Amino acid sequence: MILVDRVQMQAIDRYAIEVLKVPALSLVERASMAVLKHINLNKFGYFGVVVGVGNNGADGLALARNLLARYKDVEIFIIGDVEKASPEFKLNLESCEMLCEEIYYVESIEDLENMEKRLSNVNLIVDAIFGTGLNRPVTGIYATVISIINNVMKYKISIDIPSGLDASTGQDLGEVVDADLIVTMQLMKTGLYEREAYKRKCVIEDIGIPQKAIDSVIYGLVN
Ligand SMILES: NC(=O)C1=CN([C@@H]2O[C@H](COP(=O)(O)OP(=O)(O)OC[C@H]3O[C@@H](n4cnc5c(N)ncnc54)[C@H](OP(=O)(O)O)[C@@H]3O)[C@@H](O)[C@H]2O)[C@H](O)CC1
Ligand SMILES: [K+]
Repeated sequence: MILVDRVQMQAIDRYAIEVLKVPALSLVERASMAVLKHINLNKFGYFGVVVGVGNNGADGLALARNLLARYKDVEIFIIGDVEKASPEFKLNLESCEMLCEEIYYVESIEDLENMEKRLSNVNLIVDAIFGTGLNRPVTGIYATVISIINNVMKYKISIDIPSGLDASTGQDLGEVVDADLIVTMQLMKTGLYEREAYKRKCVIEDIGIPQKAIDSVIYGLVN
């Protein structure tokens, strides 16, 4: 099994997008569908989707959109400055705004209290706060959000990496989402593999990143 750290995964993503011209939006869409296939839609019908403003969040919004497309009940919680968000995030947010009335920006204590109340009523929480972009300890409102997610005791799916976990070292960078299932994109991450507790909850899903991108970064094969 190929293992990559977060720097290698980011380099592979970049190579796929910038050199091999794979549209980032298609990777995000494939990621969202890769998570959707692991949700029993006969069992789960009311979702809390908690997103950061990077591409992990874009994956989460694309998943929210695909759930809304099936008339599932979805509440979306956004943490961070949307101005900083990627084009893929903004495109998916635009569509979610057309399909969903329950989009909440989490900034204040009241927003956190509202999120906690609403998450206590859903039956599945999607963790799309941080993925391979987590690069420093989780503090402030992000730490509070993750502890709320863990405290409401719902079935939790983490997209790519449980938010709060260092994808390279497996170190907890503060609060870590206690995911029931982790759907990691394309390749197993060293930080997941080295922690048995995470490894056994992990599935790896192909999202269409060309093997050439992987080979170019892992083996330095550039032709
Ligand atoms: N890159 C691709 O083509 C694909 C990526 N996929 C998904 O995207 C994530 C990686 O996305 P990225 O935008 O690089 O980063 P994250 O979404 O993981 O993180 C968002 C930003 O959060 C900031 N950050 C980092 N640590 C902290 C922290 N402790 N507190 C607050 N904010 C933090 C950081 O930005 P800064 O500018 O603040 O440094 C991050 O950029 C990957 O995991 C996949 O889920 C697609 O799946 C496939 C295509
Ligand atoms: K995540």
